[in-house]
Amino acid sequence: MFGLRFTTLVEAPLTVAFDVARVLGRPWPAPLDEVESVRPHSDAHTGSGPGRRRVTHSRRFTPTAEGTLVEERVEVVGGLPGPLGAVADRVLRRRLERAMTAHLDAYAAAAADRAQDVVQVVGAALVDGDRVLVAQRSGGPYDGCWEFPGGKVEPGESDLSALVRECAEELGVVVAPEAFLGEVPLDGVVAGGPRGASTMRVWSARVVSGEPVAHEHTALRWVGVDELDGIDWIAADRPLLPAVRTLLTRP
Ligand SMILES: Nc1nc2c([nH]c(=O)n2[C@H]2C[C@H](O)[C@@H](COP(=O)(O)OP(=O)(O)OP(=O)(O)O)O2)c(=O)[nH]1
Repeated sequence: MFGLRFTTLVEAPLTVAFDVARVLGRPWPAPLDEVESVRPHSDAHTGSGPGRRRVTHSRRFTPTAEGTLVEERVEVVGGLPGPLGAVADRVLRRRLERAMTAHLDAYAAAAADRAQDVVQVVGAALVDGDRVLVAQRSGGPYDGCWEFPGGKVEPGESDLSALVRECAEELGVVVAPEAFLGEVPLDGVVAGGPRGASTMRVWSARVVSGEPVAHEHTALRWVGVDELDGIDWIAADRPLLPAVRTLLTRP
C-alpha cells in the first residue's frame, strides 16, 4: 500500500483546468470508475490496478491569484504481502511517479493553451472601511441585478490590468487591487464562447483616486455586511459573499 501526491499550478481558469483534466484522463491503461465529480472543484475515480491492487485517484482544483492549483492523490492498496510485495510496490510507485510527472507537464501546457480561447471576467470588491461597492447592471440578461464592477479581460491583458481598466471605465476611479478573493464559474455564454467555460476572478481593491460614478451601471451602492445577503445579486456571485463578509468584518 502506498500513496502519491502531486501539485501542479495551471495557468487556466478553474473550469478549463477541470475540463482539460477530464479529457486527458490518467497516464495508465486500466480504466477507473468515477466515485464523485463536483465540477469544477474535485473528482475521484477508483478501480483495479496491476496485481490485484485497488487504485484511487482524486483531484482537487483550487483557485489562486496565479491560476488553478491542482492537487492529485493516487492511493494504491492491496497487492502481494511480504518482501516480494514491497519490491513490487516500489517498482510500481516509481513507474507511476514517472508517468504522472510527464502527464502533468503535458496537462499544464494543454490547459494553458485551451485557456487562450476562453474569455475571462474579473471583478473588484471595492472596500471602504466596513462597506463594499455594489453596482446594478443595466440591460442584458442580468438587467437590474447587482454585481461587482469589472468585465472581460482583453487578449494579452493581465487580470489585474483588466480590473484597473474596467474600474476606470465603469466608475471613473483609479483602484489598487489587494487580495485575491476567489473565482466562480459563470453559467452563461461570455463573449460568444462555450456555455459555462468562463469564470469570474475577484480581488478586493481600494479606490486610490476619484469618487465612483455610475458610467455604465444603473446605480451604485456602498453596502455593509448586514445588507450583503439581501441584495439581488447575479446568482454566480453569491459563493463569493463569505470572502467579502470576512473583508468587511476583519478588525
Ligand atoms: N462585471 C461583472 N460581470 C459579472 C458578474 N457576475 C457575472 O456573472 N458576470 C458576468 C456578466 C457578463 O456575462 C460577464 C461580464 O461581462 P461585461 O459585459 O461586464 O464585460 P465588459 O465590461 O467587458 O462589457 P462589454 O465591453 O463587452 O460591454 O460576466 C459580476 O459580479 N461583475
